[in-house]
Parts: sequence; C-alpha cells; structure tokens
Amino acid sequence: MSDVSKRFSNGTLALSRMSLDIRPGEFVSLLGPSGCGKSTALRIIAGLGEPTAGTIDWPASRIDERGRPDAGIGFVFQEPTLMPWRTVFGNVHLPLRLKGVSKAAGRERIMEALTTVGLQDFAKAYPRELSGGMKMRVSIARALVTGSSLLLMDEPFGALDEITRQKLNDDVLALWAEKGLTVVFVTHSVFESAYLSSRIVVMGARPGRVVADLSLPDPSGRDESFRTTADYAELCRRVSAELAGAIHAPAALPEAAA
Ligand SMILES: Nc1ncnc2c1ncn2[C@@H]1O[C@H](COP(=O)(O)OP(=O)(O)OP(=O)(O)O)[C@@H](O)[C@H]1O
Repeated sequence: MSDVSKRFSNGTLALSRMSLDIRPGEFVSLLGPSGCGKSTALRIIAGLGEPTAGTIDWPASRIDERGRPDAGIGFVFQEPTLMPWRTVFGNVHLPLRLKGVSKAAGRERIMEALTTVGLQDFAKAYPRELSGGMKMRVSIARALVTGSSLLLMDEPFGALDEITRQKLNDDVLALWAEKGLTVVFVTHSVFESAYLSSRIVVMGARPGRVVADLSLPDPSGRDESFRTTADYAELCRRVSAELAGAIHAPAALPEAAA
C-alpha cells in the first residue's frame, strides 16, 4: 500500500499516508494500540473498504482481470461469523458456492480444508455444537478453501482463552510454513506477534501510520517449548520496547493528513 489515507464519512481520519510493502511468504503482524487503524488497513488491503487517497498495488505477474491477486485472498474476522443454520461443511462451502461451485464438485477441496484445520470429523456438525476454538478453525478453513495464498487475519484469537489461543497460534504458524502462505495478522498482543511473525509492523495511535518495522528471526518450526526459552523472552522484550517507543513517537503533522 502506498500513501494510503482513510477518512470515514463521520470525519474520523483512521489512516494517514500509510505505506507498507508486503513480500510473498512473509508472516507480518500489524501491532498497535486499540483504535490505531489496524483493521481499517487490513480491510483496505482485502478490498473490503476503499482508501480516501493512495493506492494498493499487486505484483503485475499475480493479478487477475479485475486487478486483484489471482491466487485469492482469505479473510478471517475477529468473530468466526458462521451461519448457524448450516453445517461445518456448508459453511466452508460458502466461498466456493459464491464462485458457482456445487457441494459435490467442491467436496474434495472442502474436506481438504477441514483436514488442514483438524476438523475432518466434524463436517456434519453445526456451529452450536462446536467450541470457540473449533468455530475459529472453521473460519480459517473457509478462508483457505478457495486456495488463497494470502491470509488476512483480523485479531482472530482475541476472544479465545489463553490455552486455545496458543494452540491456534501453533496451528497457524504450521499452516503458514507448510503451505507457503503470506499472512498479515492484526493483533495488539506483543507476545502473540513476537511468537508468530517474521516481521512486525508497529502502527502509531490515530491517525494510523507505520512507526516501526521490525524483521524477526524465522518463526517456522516453533512449538509450545519455545514459549519458555530465553530467546522468546528476549524477543518479547525487544518488541515491547519498540512498541513503547513507537507509541510515544510524535503524532503525524496535520499537513501530512489526507
Ligand atoms: N465505519 C467507520 N466509521 C467511522 N469510524 C470508524 C469506522 N470504522 C472504524 N472507525 C474508527 O477508525 C479508527 C480506527 O479503527 P480500527 O477498527 O481500524 O482500529 P483498530 O486498530 O483495528 O482497533 P482495535 O484494535 O480496537 O480493533 C477508530 O477510531 C474507529 O473508531
């Protein structure tokens, strides 16, 4: 994204000239205080909102006729947003259905996506029969079923208990490494971002903009045992210090705002 600004119709300036270049295969966390514009930035990348100024550019070799990434974008919201009247299978089928693919034709892909998130035995279950973590897994399967190579996740595990959240962190990390995905992950947790990311982009308080950009050691292959290492403690300390420095950085000058 280049020089992207967003002003909502009520006058709120959520983003001010935000520029960010995401490279294929990265696991990027957008980290910043509540209300700094992380979700707004993610939604604009996904095409779910229009910038007031600035552009979103995709590599020329990887766009379809509408100028969107040809390998598709999967979006995981803060809430699982499942349809309660549909089974797990039916919920994961939805993005395929929107592309005109029937359940029968999509069966293999749906079951593969469910297997990826460990829910192959729950295809016939309804959302009400699932735990919060399982619902979120369905939401991830739904985002991946069309073969998306870019996964945008908007604070997906914020409402889950700590144990479930850590398990899902491990699963998403494994998925990223195995499938060669590019992930952009919104969070306001230093610990979560330090655990998951190959890069952390720190956003400053409103209007949102990038105030720090940290490259971190390759996170692939981590599991539960990493959480108790001195390396992880040091990583968290470093990210925490950067975050503290960044959010106390001077605000954008008014003339820089759109
Ligand atoms: N549709 C909207 N209309 C008006 N203002 C909005 C709209 N959506 C978001 N905002 C405002 O824009 C700012 C950025 O919101 P956004 O949700 O992007 O922040 P965030 O960093 O993701 O916050 P959180 O971590 O709390 O989810 C906030 O002040 C919010 O109130």
